Amino acid sequence: MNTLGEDARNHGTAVGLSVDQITINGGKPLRGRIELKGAKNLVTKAMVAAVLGETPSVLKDVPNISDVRIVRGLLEVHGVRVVEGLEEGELIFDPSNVESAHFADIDAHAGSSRIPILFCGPLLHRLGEAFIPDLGGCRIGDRPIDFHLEVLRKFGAIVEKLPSGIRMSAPNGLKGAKVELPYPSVGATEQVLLTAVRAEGITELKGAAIEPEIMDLINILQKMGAIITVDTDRVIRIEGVERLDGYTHRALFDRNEAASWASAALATDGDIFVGGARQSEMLTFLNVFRKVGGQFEIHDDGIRFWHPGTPLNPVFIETDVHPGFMTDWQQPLVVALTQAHGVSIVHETVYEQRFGFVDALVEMGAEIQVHKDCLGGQACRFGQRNFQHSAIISGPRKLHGADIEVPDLRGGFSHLIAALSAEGPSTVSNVGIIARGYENFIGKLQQLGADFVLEG
Ligand SMILES: CC(=O)N[C@H]1[C@@H](OP(=O)(O)OP(=O)(O)OC[C@H]2O[C@@H](n3ccc(=O)[nH]c3=O)[C@H](O)[C@@H]2O)O[C@H](CO)[C@@H](O)[C@@H]1O
Ligand SMILES: C=C(OP(=O)(O)O)C(=O)O
Repeated sequence: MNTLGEDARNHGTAVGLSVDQITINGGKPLRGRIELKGAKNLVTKAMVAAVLGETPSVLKDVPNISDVRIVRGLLEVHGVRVVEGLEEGELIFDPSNVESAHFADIDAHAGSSRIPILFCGPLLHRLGEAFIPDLGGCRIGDRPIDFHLEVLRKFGAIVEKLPSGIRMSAPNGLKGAKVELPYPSVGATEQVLLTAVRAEGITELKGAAIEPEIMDLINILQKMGAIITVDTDRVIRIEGVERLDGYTHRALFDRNEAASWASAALATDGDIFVGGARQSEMLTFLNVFRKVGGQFEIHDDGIRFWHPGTPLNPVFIETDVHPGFMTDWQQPLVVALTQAHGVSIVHETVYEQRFGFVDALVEMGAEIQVHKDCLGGQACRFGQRNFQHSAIISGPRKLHGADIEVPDLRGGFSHLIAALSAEGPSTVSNVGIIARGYENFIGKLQQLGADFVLEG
């Protein structure tokens, strides 16, 4: 297992980031325009979907982030030829050699992403077997895969847990199934979709997640030849088909990156135009942003976010599955809430341990207490289980520079924002982890006028 530092360096290096730490002279508003590419949480799944096609697929707006690099490596190990297209950010996947690939090397390619588990359905269809190494992803809770394994068993897969990972086989092929998820898990919903599209017969999924990235994956699968119906009550029906072809698709924009830069504009008294952001996938975020006092303007080619110049308001936020307030938006926004006049509450109901990042903010002068009770709203799955999953943020508190270490992807971005809004210099280490999900974040900070130096 990598140490956090090695992990961070590996992510950074994978996308050409040769530094591990950044010293920021805070207190300067971020101003300017940046451009988004496709969503990390869609692009990586779209890449897996390419394995299901009999012909090549073309994906546009693929960001240069380390999670994409990891999935590209996995595809190559499985015999998918991946080449860059003519347009910047375009990748072409040719899956015609999947059957003849030898994937002894797979463990080395697992990296620290959660995507390997989604290869199960496509590989079982094509090869009758799959091997899944240990998964990575952000350390923000236990992150079990019980729903995934249960779903695969329902389709007829035989699941064997080995010390090195999970081996699966489907000697009799995969058959459509009736599935009900205990919680609308994004990954488990994608698992059902990627398995059911080529399973024999009809699959009915109840309790599905309906995040925009899932809807875009459904768009892709439909382009490939799948038959998928989405009802309004979290029920998805899939009629299995015998053959799928490749797709050509421009990935949905990264709404999590958009929300992160919006929070950066608010926390630094700045004004950022986020090119490529769209209103409809961000409705819930925009409502909260407005309640805090943030200003925004919707344009055809993006959304402009800026600080109002007057005091920010405290808010109550409960993170939730879509269409609720996305958990990945919480960490960057908390930094802006340290500057609101009054007491804000954030109740995290999706992950049990997503407040590790606040220790650094407290060291920088923020007043934040974390509690194990479900504060402010409804009781959630974590209320009785001693997890510190609610936060009380009292503001405004002046942040001052400090030496801080990035704990995870969104926590890392929130640390960058804190350093940018603090008075005096801060050194933020392990910044490579941020490259898991933010393309060229150093270049974007430069474009927005941030004052920093990079260190090796
Ligand atoms: C690569 C990707 O798309 N990551 C996103 C995806 O993660 P991911 O797909 O891993 O998240 P899930 O929606 O599956 O997880 C939500 C909750 O369900 C629980 N759970 C999940 C699966 C399972 O088998 N058993 C189980 O108990 C998890 O521990 C968590 O408490 O959705 C999350 C929720 O919107 C986002 O924060 C992540 O950015
Ligand atoms: C939790 C996240 O990602 P992952 O599921 O890839 O760890 C995230 O994007 O904030």
